[in-house]
Amino acid sequence: MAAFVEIQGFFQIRRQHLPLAGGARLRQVAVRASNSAAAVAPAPVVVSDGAASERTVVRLGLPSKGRMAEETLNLLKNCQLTVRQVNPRQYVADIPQLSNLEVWFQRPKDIVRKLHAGDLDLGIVGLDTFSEYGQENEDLIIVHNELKYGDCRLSIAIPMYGIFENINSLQDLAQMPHWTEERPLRVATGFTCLGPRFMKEKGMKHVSFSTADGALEAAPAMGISDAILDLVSSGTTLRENNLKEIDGGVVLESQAVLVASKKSLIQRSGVLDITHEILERLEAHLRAAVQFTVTANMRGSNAEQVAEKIHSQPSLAGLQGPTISPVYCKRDGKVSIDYYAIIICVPQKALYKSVQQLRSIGGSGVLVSPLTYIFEEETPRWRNLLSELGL
Ligand SMILES: Nc1ncnc2c1ncn2[C@@H]1O[C@H](COP(=O)(O)OP(=O)(O)OP(=O)(O)O)[C@@H](O)[C@H]1O
Ligand SMILES: O=P(O)(O)OC[C@H]1O[C@H](OP(=O)(O)OP(=O)(O)O)[C@H](O)[C@@H]1O
Ligand SMILES: [Mg+2]
Repeated sequence: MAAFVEIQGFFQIRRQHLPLAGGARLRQVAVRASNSAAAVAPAPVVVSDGAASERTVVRLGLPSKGRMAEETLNLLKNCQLTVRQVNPRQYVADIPQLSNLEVWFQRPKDIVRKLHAGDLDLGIVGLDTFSEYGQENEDLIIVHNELKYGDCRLSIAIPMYGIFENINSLQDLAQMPHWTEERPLRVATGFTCLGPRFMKEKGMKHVSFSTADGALEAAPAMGISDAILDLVSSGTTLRENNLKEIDGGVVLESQAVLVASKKSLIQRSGVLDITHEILERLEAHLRAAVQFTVTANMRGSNAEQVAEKIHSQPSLAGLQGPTISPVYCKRDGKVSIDYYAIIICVPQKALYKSVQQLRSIGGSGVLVSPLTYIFEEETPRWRNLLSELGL
């Protein structure tokens, strides 16, 4: 049991959300890089930490390592918010497009803790981490709930062999006669808040949790636990360790989310504006990333007639409707309009169906290009955020 710490009375587990709060601290803060060549490599200096409310710069926490680190930087880059990091071991960086913003690289769970402590204002983490370390926390708020990467699920898994061979659902597991008060079902997990809560909700009796960081899939084979509760994506790690998921055993579906401290949004100058800009850029990029722009030529006697043909096809409606422009052809020295160029946006998934529908109504010369951004008049998430903040 060397790597595991038994948690007593699991329904009483309460995580310390505030390991950093309070007390004067000394902290390393790097001087922010300016555009001048001399300042390219900021020298770390030690400064004393002032009270959180005195801070005027806005802070965004990003995963410092692991699965989400690279994709988070890629997402921001795709939103024209490239993070400028002087070297990979330096934990502070900036985004030249956003003045008055510091980026701090932290472990995902520490991002959530530091949001609560007021040391960060915004952060990007997996929903699993946010839920585990921040769910009971009324100050924390999800600003964007689907950043479309880091997809995984928090799921219960049991061995494929032995007494579990014919156990395929949470109900089967609960009904096994093996679990008693003296000998409960032992579950190894890093999610000691979500796990017990889930089991309680499902009415599972006689369960105990032990905690471990990483390589949890080894625990059943080592005899340390009967089951595990861990993140699953492709399922390869489970399979390679002779484990299986069970029906009804998914605790949470997760992906990357943008989160914030409500207190910061409301009280700290500049946080709301920066959040609005980041949110708008994220939404514009994520909306565009699943669409194509399609242009085609269509024969027709006037624009309205062409529009009607397009609207008759279910996959060609576009975002608001087609843009239709006359194509001026010169034939025998005379200019005439026999064709119209149409522009529509189509979901990437529906591209081929859309091309077929365009052809069926006389479309030709179909050109397809990627879309970079779609800015709507106002993002629904922004409106929701303001209303949740009571603004
Ligand atoms: N197999 C996976 N596929 C997709 N996303 C995953 C997978 N495993 C984890 N994630 C997502 O990536 C996040 C970070 O996971 P990662 O393993 O990099 O860090 P961690 O194990 O939480 O951190 P630490 O090692 O500091 O404890 C998770 O919170 C989850 O949202
Ligand atoms: O279903 P799969 O695609 O096989 O992914 C699942 C694995 O990914 C995560 O671990 P990770 O690789 O991040 O290592 P860690 O345990 O060190 O965090 C998770 O803890 C699983 O072990
Ligand atoms: Mg991991």
